[in-house]
Amino acid sequence: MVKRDEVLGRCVVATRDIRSGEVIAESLPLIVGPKMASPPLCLGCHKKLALAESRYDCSKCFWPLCGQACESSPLHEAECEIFAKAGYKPTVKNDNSKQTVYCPIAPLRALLLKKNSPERFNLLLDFQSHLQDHEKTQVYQVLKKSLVPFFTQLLKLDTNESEILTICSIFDTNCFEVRDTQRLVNIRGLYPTISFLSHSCKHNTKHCFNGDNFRLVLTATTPIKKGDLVTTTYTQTLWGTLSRRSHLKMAKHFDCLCERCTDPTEFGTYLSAVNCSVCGDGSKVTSSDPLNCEADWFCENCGFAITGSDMLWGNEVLQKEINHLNKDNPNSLEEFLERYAEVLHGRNSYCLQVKYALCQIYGSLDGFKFEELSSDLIDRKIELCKELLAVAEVLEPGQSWFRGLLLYDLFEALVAKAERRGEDIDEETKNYLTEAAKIFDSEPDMRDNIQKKLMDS
Ligand SMILES: C[S@@+](CC[C@H](N)C(=O)[O-])C[C@H]1O[C@@H](n2cnc3c(N)ncnc32)[C@H](O)[C@@H]1O
Repeated sequence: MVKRDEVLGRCVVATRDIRSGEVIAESLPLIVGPKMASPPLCLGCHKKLALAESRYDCSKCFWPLCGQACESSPLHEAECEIFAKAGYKPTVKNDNSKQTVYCPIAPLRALLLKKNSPERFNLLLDFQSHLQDHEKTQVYQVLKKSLVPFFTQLLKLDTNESEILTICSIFDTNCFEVRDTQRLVNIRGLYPTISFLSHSCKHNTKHCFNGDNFRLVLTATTPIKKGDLVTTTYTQTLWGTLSRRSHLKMAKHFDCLCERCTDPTEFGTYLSAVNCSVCGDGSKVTSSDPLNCEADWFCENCGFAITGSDMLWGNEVLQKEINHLNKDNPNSLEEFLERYAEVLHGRNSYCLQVKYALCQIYGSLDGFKFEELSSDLIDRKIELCKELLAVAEVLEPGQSWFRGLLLYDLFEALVAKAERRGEDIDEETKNYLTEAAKIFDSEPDMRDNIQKKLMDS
């Protein structure tokens, strides 16, 4: 049920008790389209295009498509006519880079609803926009100067600056990132009702996208009681409180006051905390007021203080360093962990991000597949999975994708270890796979893969 709350705006509340793993809702999108900047993709089926290898441009509007069949795709037809009529020819480069030439597509699809489907257009305009906040940003200044004249003067659409910017703001506030392993490119989608889900840093749902029409399936990850908020996350679970809150403020224009953000220990994970350099025994330095980014941080044992601004600065330095690490090279990631072993405890957000990156390399990346790994590195992968799982149990408990992926990874690593030793896998290992299979039951790609493994095990 959609409710109105003073702080959250519209939000979704459970009208009955919901079981963990239960599908709560399914919905087709009101609109889908490329993100503001996107690698080349087909405007008909939204599959990624490798233009350097082969290129097909629409015979009417010249936008690259995957073939003639997509020229008449219902998603592309209306915009195709507009571009063709205006005589506009897009410049889409053959490389794989994210290109801003795709920026007008999703807003144009929204504007075209005004004539083609007024009820859907009204539904769209009903979403919260945060237009005043967005207008202060540089991106919106650019949109004012480029997108507005593109629509009004070049495409000669019956619209105006305020309507165009409102639509862009609605997209930025409410869109889901539509991730799709088949299409290999992420696009964005606006979903009636489901886009009203509020954010929580300990959310209780997961979602996936099924089929060619981008149907969103929303599933409970933990039991949700009648009257509880149904929540999703607009940020990253492994980020610390400062990073999550500043991202939410910048991108979604609100101050998160959830239980996790208010707790300096983040439910005992100490994800944002650092080790006390004075005690040197693993005592933790935590924020005196996590809802205030300027508040001082103190050691829980000796009271040693770090100013809020020093913590912010330190976090920025660490984030920059992580961004520059070569994510295909485990040595550089392992070196990061060694370099900061004294300052950052093992569950610190930055360590966990690096550990997750390592987890994705060992056993998966070319050159680091299980058959190519030493026994020590297989053990390392097992250790990383277990450490990350312990955090997932607290921050994304129940049937979350995060737990599912880690359980599946752990299963694979334990199988590799058993095979290396010429042993059979034990019950505990099989249980990891059974649990992962339960979690991925509503996600077709992973489900089929795991079901096959279950049959073989
Ligand atoms: C995707 S929309 C959700 C629907 C929106 N509440 C509405 O009324 O249209 C996201 C916006 O909802 C509000 N919101 C969502 N979760 C929130 C939270 N935990 N605390 C405060 N505001 C929240 C913020 O204004 C945010 O930009």
